[in-house]
Parts: sequence; C-alpha cells; structure tokens
Amino acid sequence: MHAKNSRTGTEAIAVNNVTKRYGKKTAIENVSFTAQPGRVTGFLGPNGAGKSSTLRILLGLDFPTSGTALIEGKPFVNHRQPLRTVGAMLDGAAAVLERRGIDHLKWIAESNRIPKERIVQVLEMVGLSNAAKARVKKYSLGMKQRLGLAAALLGEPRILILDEPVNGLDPEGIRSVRRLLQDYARNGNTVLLSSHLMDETSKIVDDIVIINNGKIIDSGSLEEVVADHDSLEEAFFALTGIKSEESW
Ligand SMILES: Nc1ncnc2c1ncn2[C@@H]1O[C@H](COP(=O)(O)OP(=O)(O)OP(=O)(O)O)[C@@H](O)[C@H]1O
Repeated sequence: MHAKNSRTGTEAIAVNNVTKRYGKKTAIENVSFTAQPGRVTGFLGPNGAGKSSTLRILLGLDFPTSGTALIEGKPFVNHRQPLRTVGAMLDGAAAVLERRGIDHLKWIAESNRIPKERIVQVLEMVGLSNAAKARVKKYSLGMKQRLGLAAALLGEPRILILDEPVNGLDPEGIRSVRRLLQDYARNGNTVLLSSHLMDETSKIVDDIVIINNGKIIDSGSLEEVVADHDSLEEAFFALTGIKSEESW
C-alpha cells in the first residue's frame, strides 16, 4: 500500500462498499477501492460496467444506496473549497457550443474566484492556447476533451477525477495527456481516470482498479494486475472469461 495523504492522514480517494441501485437494476455492488497521491489510478471496465455511476457518487452528483465515497476523508459536498480539492471532468468539456473555449474557462474561473492568469496556464498545459478563441462547436472531440481537462485543472486541485479523458484523442493527444497526468501525479497529486480503453490506459496509469458488471474484479499496481499476461487487455479477458470479440 502507498502512503496516505500526509496533509490529512486520510486516503485521497476512498470508496467503501458502495452499492447503487436504480429501481431493480444494480449498477454497482460493494465497490471498494482507494486512489493515492503521487499515482495515476485507472478505473477500467467495459461500457456499462459502472464507472460513471461510481464517479458520480464520488463527486456528490448521485447518492449511494449504501456505502461511502470519500475525498480526503469526507464526502465531496462537505469540502469548503471543492474546486481547489478536486478537478473533475465527467462529460468532456460539457461547454456551451456557441461559446469560445477561453470564455468557458473564464466563466468557471470567475465563478470560483480563480485568477485569470491561471487560464493562460491551463490552456498551455493542455495545448489549446492557439485554439482558445475559437468557438467550442468548431472543436474536434479531442479538443473538447482537452478543454474539459483545462477546466478540471483551473483550481490547481490536489485530486483529479476524469471520466474517459483519452476518448477521442489521437496517439499524439494521448501522449500529451499521459505526460500531463503523470507529471501532475508526480507533484504529489492524485489522479483517478476511468476508461474502457485498456491498452491506451495502461500506458498512463500506475495503479489499476478493474470493474465489470458493477463489481471490482481486480486491483493493484499495473505490474501486479498484468502479472504474467501479455497485456492489460489480456489480463482483463482472463479475469472475466470474456472473449476479445465481445463487448469491447
Ligand atoms: N440513472 C440510471 N437509471 C437506470 N440505470 C442506470 C442509470 N445510470 C446507470 N444505469 C445503469 O447502471 C449500469 C452502469 O452504468 P454506468 O454508466 O455507470 O457504466 P459505465 O461503466 O460508466 O459505462 P460507459 O463506459 O458506457 O459510460 C448500466 O447498466 C446502466 O444502464
């Protein structure tokens, strides 16, 4: 196990026995895992596995049927400076299409008392400086993802929670996001990202939590989870018994 957050003495992210039911449908069942400072943790599983449901609960956008999902020891909604604690991207940029990229960030910065100099920094970090004045409707999917990432970085949060951040990125885009997230984690921050793209994600993460059908089926360092398989994808198929033609 890695060190806990030295500032608070608690786990950066701790999901404990979380179950979420929507009517009769159980989206996730007894999900438990942690994510640690200084590490990029990948939350991986196929479509419908329960990743978004878990992240929504972590961010206080939904309530668990049972269990707890804590950020630095308490629910996200109890944090007094949420944007400085957690930067999140759940749905790409989720920006108004008519808006210019830079205005999307200005709006978030102003409503959270973040100095505008930070906007220039985050645009630079995600490689969007030259496209900042273009309208979001002109952005490619990858550019929207980067804008979402820029928004998540605005508050210089200690924790990043990102739903499918490499979706829609080309190989170069994936490489830049990898560098960015790994550097961010190396500076002592915690990065949790979800993905259904096993091989792309395995190039980014240090630790892995695999979810399938709403249940955690394995977790540990990348090396531990891959163990004697050729790749993370192969490890996943071996763990689930799913054949590679199915579901991915
Ligand atoms: N509001 C809801 N009402 C009913 N069922 C839901 C609701 N939200 C999620 N589910 C169900 O819960 C399960 C988990 O969904 P979730 O979106 O968390 O999966 P996911 O791993 O994020 O998948 P994807 O990669 O497709 O986004 C799915 O079977 C989904 O249909």
